[in-house]
Amino acid sequence: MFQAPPPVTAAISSESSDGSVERVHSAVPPSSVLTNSGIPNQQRKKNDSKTAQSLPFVCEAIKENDEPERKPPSIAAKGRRKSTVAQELIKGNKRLSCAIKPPEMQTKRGKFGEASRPNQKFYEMIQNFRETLEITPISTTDLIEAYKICVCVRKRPLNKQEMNRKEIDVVSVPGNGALLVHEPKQKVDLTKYLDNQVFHFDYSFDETTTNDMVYKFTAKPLVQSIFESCMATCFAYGQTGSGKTHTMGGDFTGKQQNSAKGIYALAAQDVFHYLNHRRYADLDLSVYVSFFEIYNGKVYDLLNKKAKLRVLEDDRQQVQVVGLEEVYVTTAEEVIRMIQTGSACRTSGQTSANANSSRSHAVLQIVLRRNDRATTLPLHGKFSLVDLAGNERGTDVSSNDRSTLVETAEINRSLLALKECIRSLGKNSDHIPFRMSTLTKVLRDSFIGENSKTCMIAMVSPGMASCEYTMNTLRYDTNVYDAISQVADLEEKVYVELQVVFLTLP
Ligand SMILES: Nc1ncnc2c1ncn2[C@@H]1O[C@H](COP(=O)(O)OP(=O)(O)OP(=O)(O)O)[C@@H](O)[C@H]1O
Repeated sequence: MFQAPPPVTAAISSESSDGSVERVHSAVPPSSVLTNSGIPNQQRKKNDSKTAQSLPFVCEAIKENDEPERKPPSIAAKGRRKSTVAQELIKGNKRLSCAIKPPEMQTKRGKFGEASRPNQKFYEMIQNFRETLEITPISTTDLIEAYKICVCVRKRPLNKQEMNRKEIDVVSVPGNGALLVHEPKQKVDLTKYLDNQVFHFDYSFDETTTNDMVYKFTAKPLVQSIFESCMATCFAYGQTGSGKTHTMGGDFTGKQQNSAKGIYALAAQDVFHYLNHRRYADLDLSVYVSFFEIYNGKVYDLLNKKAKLRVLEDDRQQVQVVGLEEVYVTTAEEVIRMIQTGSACRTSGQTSANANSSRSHAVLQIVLRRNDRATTLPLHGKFSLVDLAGNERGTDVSSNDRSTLVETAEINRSLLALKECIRSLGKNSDHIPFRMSTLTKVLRDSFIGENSKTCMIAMVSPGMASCEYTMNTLRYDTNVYDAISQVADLEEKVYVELQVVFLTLP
């Protein structure tokens, strides 16, 4: 639960100097902050149907120039007098003298001990706000819910380039499924303020969370479900560079990826764990793996030198990817080797101007088939793990290049189709619009029928420069989450009303 934030003032609707109209923020009393943040994520119930809550945090008028106040150089700095303290230190302890600069040589530091940076004021405002937050990070002992559709968010740490640019971190994860974006804004009179928006999901993971932990709460519960004949799907969604491949494919050490540390590999390990479990031994199942990429609506086999494949639908509405390699595997190590082969194939031949991996969706499928005498072994369960194309690619319409525009349209179409399919699944709708894109066509099994389970992990970059994309990612995730929550709320309401009817019956 949050503690009361600093004084909150209404940000008044105003037209800024460039003509754009600022959003109107009503003053949100601190009590509403408490209410919204304290909702247990286990029950997908919200007091307010609005997931993102705007909390304008307005600082006193801060002028355009946010450089910290500079004092005139001291006499010592001008070289007339030297501090004897520094000399004493140098004489007394050579090692210490390397670590402690004399005061006149020390870099001017902000309130929080950091060297001053661009947007120092926003940085300080965010730090001040964070001090008011009560943080309850997710822990291994937290309850893992069995959701039909689970929607969560993961924040990655600032990377080296962002740190070198002294970018400020505008995302806070207080826990309990909540995430805050502190959007830096400026009023027409140049007053700087933060538009603090709160989002709620089933789980929120901060920058210190490991892949193991993310896996435990998201994909792990789905692995067991495929042994119970479910079609499970786990999506990694987000902006390029937000950590989708890190989460799904494994941690990077420099450019080297450790494929054993991603959700793909962790899921494969658990599949073999369950396969050998006495509970499922009688099912007599075999495990198969396929790995493919969807780029511009075309499917390429990552386990067969990127062979181009066709997607066909038979008269029983079964969608087939014709010629897709489905490799029989007996150990998790074999799967990890295939992930490495497929990932290398995915990125081979790329240049920075043609980074297909961020413009394509990668799909790893772990398929359980019942051993049978038939030529095609019957399907028992399937887990599709999808590393989606960078979502900013779907909004970038600035290019004049025809192929980029086609790419953009295709990514847009597939991400929209995916959202619609998950929402329809959440509403138990009879109509699932899976034909809207190749991605949803090949994942048709995941959206049809009672036995579908889905997990969406939205990745966000913490830097201020990514703020707009972060908000887009969170809005998409929220759209999916809200649709499901409304269904959950409705089901609960119907249940309560039925109980009331039964209780009042004579
Ligand atoms: N949670 C994290 N902890 C530490 N480093 C991370 C984390 N998430 C991502 N990174 C690092 O950020 C960089 C970009 O991550 P990654 O390649 O996974 O992004 P992406 O979303 O898959 O991008 P693209 O869409 O271009 O494929 C990598 O160097 C990765 O190691």
